[in-house]
Amino acid sequence: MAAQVHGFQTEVSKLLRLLAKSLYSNSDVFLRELVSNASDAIDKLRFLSITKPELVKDDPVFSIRVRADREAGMLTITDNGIGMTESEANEHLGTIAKSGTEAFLANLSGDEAKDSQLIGQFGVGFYSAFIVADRVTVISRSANAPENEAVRWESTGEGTYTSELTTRAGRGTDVILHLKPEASKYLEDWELEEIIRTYSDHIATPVSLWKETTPAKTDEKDENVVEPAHYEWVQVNDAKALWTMNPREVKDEDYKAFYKHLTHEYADPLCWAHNRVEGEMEYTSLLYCPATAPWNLYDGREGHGLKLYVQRVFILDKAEAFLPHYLRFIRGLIDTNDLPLNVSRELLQESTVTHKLKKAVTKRALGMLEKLAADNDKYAAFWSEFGKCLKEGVVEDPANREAVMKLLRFASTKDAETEARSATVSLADYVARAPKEQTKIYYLVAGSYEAALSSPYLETFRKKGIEVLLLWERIDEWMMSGMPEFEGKAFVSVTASDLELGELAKDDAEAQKKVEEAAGDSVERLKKALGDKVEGVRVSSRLVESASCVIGQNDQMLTPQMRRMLEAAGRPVPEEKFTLEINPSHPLIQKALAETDEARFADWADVIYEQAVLADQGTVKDPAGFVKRLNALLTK
Ligand SMILES: Nc1ncnc2c1ncn2[C@@H]1O[C@H](COP(=O)(O)OP(=O)(O)OP(=O)(O)O)[C@@H](O)[C@H]1O
Repeated sequence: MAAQVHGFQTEVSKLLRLLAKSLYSNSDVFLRELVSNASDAIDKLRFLSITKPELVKDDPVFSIRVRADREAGMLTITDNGIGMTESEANEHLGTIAKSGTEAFLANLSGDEAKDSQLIGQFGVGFYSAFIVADRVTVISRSANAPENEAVRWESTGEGTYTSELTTRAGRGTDVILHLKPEASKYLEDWELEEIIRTYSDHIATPVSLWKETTPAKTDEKDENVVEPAHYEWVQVNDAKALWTMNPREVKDEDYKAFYKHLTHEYADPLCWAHNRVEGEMEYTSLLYCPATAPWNLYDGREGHGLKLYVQRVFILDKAEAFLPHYLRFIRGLIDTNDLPLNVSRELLQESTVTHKLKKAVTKRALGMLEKLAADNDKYAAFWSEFGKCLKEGVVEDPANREAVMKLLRFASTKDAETEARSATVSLADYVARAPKEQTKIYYLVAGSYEAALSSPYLETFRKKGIEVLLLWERIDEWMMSGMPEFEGKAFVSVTASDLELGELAKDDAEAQKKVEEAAGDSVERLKKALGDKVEGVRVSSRLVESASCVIGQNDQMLTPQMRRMLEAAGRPVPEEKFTLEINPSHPLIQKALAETDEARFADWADVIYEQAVLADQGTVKDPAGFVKRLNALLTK
């Protein structure tokens, strides 16, 4: 039967076009990707063969073989792993199963440097073959299929591929690359050997290369070949699973290369932690923190988690049970002797061993980040990529809250004096530099960084030189609700209705009393004019430069984002009634109070109140009315 022609999924065609362009400068990666796929296919079969040993009995030694054919310009990567049936080949090599692929492609900017980074994160795997090949043929036979049900899949990477049944003597897969003329260097043994050693030295399966071991002999006179070169299979990688080695014997370069094999990422990891634990529990964990956040970190649909090995046998990919959700960006593996080889995803969730391992691995991951935090530059890079995840951890993981809190970084009023927008202050820094008499940690959650910086609530803190942590991300309010205190110091929002500065304001009491006395009946007048628009009116102790501000009924006001979020989620958002605080020494308040016409004073009162709401919430209930009243007063 003739080969059937199929169209690639639209996303694949788009990706293929981009790939050839953007990854060419990094073309060596194709070999790593194909060797990694071969090794994954072998891992899958190794696992299946535990319960079905008959699957491997004809060909029990697992291997990956790489062979170049200079005359034909072909490079073949062969494995005796699980293989594919025709429908599997069509499904796996013709589509991209990852969720959000379209969104990912839409995200590409057209800037090659940036896009190749993104593509790297996406993990293009098999398709990287088209960086160096203008035609790719895959001959594969599933370990479950008979000899005549192998598949021949082929494509030039231009929108279509063909597939047909064929025969193959044993199980496994050949990926045959018909190399582009400019990729002919991948026909040289030494080049291939170097790439395999660099990227695949410590994968668990031997990789052999068809290598010239004795050069051809030529006749000295006429240079005719009298004895052809001798080739044989030579194992070129170490094939010792990296995590089984003694951490002291593993070089940084090896850890980095193994990370790339494991994750299909192109960039180096930011840090890693390799631990071998013996005793009551027996496990090895190798954890990595990537340098950049994957594009779908907050997608919620994409799986995450560690690779699980039991007694060195690969069992599961993306085993989520070993790390809490907020540490979903950690990559790596866990290998344990304490779980049975036939463990399933479902069983994992219920196993007490899993729970113990999760506890231990979480500690290891947090420990790794704590170590990273010693390097300010690296940690700043980490924080800007993954900070939001750690913020989730404060609420999600009460057992490790202390450790997570130590890893948080904040922008603060101190910081803002020097660097804009950076979040570099740890809680330990804050506490260490706070004056002795300060018993609280002050913070402000606002709608944006700019809104936080110019917030009237900060005025008295600025005047007194008290540092305030500034927060403006969606998650912040939620996070703060999960942080009652740090090292015995309670967190207090600077918008709290009962804000007490205690010792820090001990000299202010007298002055405040005087201000209140001088304010006379102004509070009463405003209260009367505003009626039940406000909860109350009082003289402020927190304002210095601004005329007025509003304070929520509860300790903390809902920020506008929080309101919007609750509204969007269809949750009832209570109409908030504010208390108006005024600064009687402000010229605007004085001007208002000098107004004798009560109708016009009512306009003043409204404007004073509404501008405070506007400054805090970014909006007022009746913007047009506000503008009208303001204009009337300005043009008087
Ligand atoms: N040598 C092989 N043997 C058996 N199946 C293979 C082989 N190479 C690829 N496949 C199948 O094709 C699928 C797609 O491979 P590809 O490299 O594109 O993505 P992946 O490995 O699943 O993802 P990623 O590269 O992002 O980790 C694999 O998941 C696997 O099912």
